[in-house]
Amino acid sequence: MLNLDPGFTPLGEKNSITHKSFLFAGGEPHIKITDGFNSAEPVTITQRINSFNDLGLICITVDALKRMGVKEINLFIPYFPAARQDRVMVPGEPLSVKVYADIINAMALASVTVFDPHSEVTPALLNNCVTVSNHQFIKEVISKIGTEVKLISPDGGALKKIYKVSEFLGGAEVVECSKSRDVKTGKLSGFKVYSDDLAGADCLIVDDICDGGGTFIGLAEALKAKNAGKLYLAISHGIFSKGFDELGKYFEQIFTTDSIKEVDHVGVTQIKLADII
Ligand SMILES: O=P(O)(O)OC[C@H]1O[C@H](OP(=O)(O)OP(=O)(O)O)[C@H](O)[C@@H]1O
Repeated sequence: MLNLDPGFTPLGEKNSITHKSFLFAGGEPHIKITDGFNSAEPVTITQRINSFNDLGLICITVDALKRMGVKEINLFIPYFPAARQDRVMVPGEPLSVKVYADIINAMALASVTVFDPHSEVTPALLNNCVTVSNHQFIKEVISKIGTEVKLISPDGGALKKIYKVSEFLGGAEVVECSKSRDVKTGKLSGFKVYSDDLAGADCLIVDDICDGGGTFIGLAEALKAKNAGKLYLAISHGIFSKGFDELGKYFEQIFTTDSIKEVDHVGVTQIKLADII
C-alpha cells in the first residue's frame, strides 16, 4: 500500500510503503520511496485528487515503482477528476474526462478503482476500471438519520442510479426531480419535483457531487413548495466551493465522504470511505 495523501488511508495502512513527497520550487511534484519493500508483490496507490499536481504525483509514483521492479500496480482514486466534463456541450470545450482517462490508461495499471463515478463515461473510458457504488454510504446515512425518508433524485444523471440505491435499501420510496442548466452560462433554472404533495415527509437528496450547491438549494426550495418535511443531503464527493452558509439554511444535516478532502463543519457529517468499503 502506498498512501500518497498522509491524511487519507481508505484501504488501511497494512504494509505501507514509506516515502517522502514534496513540490520542487518550480512547482513540480516529486517523490522518494524510502522503503526496502518486496517489489515482487502488487502495490496499491491511494490518492485524493484536488489538483493536476495530485495526478502528477500519481504518475511519477507509478514510474518510480516500475523502476524498482514492481509489475502489478493498482490505483484507488475515489473522486475521478473532471468526471462532469463528460460531454462537449458547446464548441471550444474539451472532453476533459477523456484527457484524464488517457493519462491514467497510459500507465497500464492492473486496476483503477473509483467511487460513485458521475456517469457511465468514466468507467467506459478507463481501462481496468472498478467502480464502488454509493449504496453502503447511503445505508450508513439513513442509519444516522434514524427515521424513514423519501429518496430524492435531483436530475437525470442521478436518476440512473437512485433506483439501484432504493433496491439495495429494500425498496425506499423515490421521488424524481429535474433541473435545467444553460450550457453556455452554467446557470441553473427550472427545478421540478414530480410529486403533487410530499405531505410533510422527510426527504434525503442523493447525488454524487456538491460543488457550489446551487442544484441542492434550488431543489430544496422546490421540495419545500411541495410540503416536504425535514431535508437531508447525501453527497458522495463534497467540494462545497461556496461553503455552508446557504446550504445550512435548508438542510438539517449534510452527509459526505472523505473522497476529496476533510470537512470540518457542524452541519456536516463526514463518513470515512475506510468505514464503508
Ligand atoms: O453543487 P452544484 O454546483 O449545483 O453542482 C452539483 C451538480 O453538478 C453535477 O451534475 P450536472 O449539473 O453536471 O448535471 P449532469 O447530470 O447533467 O451531468 C452533480 O451531479 C450535481 O447534480
